[in-house]
Amino acid sequence: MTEGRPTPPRVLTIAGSDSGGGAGLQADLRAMFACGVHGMTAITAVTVQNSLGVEGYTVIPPDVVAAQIRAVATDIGVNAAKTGMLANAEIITAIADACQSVHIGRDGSAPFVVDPVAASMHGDPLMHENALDALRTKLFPLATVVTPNLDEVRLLTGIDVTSYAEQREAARALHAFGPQWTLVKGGHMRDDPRCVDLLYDGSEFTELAGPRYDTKHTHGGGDTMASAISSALARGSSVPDAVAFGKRFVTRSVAHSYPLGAGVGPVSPLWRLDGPLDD
Ligand SMILES: Nc1ncnc2c1ncn2[C@@H]1O[C@H](COP(=O)(O)OP(=O)(O)O)[C@@H](O)[C@H]1O
Ligand SMILES: Cc1ncc(COP(=O)(O)OP(=O)(O)O)c(N)n1
Repeated sequence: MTEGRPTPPRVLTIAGSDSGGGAGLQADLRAMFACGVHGMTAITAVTVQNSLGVEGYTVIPPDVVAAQIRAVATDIGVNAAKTGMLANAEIITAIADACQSVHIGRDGSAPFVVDPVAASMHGDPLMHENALDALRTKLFPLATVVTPNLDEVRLLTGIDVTSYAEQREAARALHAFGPQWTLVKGGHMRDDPRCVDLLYDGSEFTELAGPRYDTKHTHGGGDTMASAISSALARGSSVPDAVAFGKRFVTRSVAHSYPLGAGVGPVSPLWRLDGPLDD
């Protein structure tokens, strides 16, 4: 019997399911696979969703979400973790407790990327309003890096970002909630051809720019980016290197997005695996 190949880095996504396969844990696993890590899931909610939007969702009981985290961490091990749709405050509290008990997040533990998903790109809510405070007080202090888009920035800080100066103001405000690093994504500043995301560690700002593609098919872009960052962290990159990789990765994934259904299609990380099916 062969012992097989060495175990790859392992990354846990704590997220919801997208039945259309474009975002959520389906996008996370696809990106992780393309980044050469083993992806694992703690499912928080099951959405009824397609390219036209989210018709509804049902949540997983908080103790079951926590049990999934503990099960994979205590046996398989977690080199980095990320969050996506978390649905409500009770689930967030259970996740924060479980992550601390298995050493995910913050000083000396596995890196933890908190993507505070609040709504789908169609504007359908993916989070109860009681979740905002739990995100700020329970999860952000555990985060290695938080990765809000501009809608999430507005909900979390009240700041409506329309300029680079306001993007900096928002990064400072988010940093005050306790994450080690803050990445304010700029994809929603549609007039900005440089598509600048801003990284902040509490003292220095770093701008990450990339071309803006003229496409509506960007479903799952945030999930793909956070998964690429988590994968790079699991593979040993520093936070600035992992975020720079995540930016390059998502930019190419947007460039390779495709139409699906009658609405918005997904970004695709599978450009990394392009080629014929031989054997
Ligand atoms: N049309 C686009 N072309 C290239 N990059 C994009 C485009 N739209 C978004 N991005 C990039 O994709 C990433 C996620 O985008 P953003 O829209 O800000 O967050 P979210 O997908 O969470 O709503 C960011 O790096 C952003 O700059
Ligand atoms: C289950 C689930 N999780 C997350 C999302 C958000 O996806 P999307 O609307 O495409 O936004 P980003 O991935 O770009 O942040 C979802 N729709 N469903």
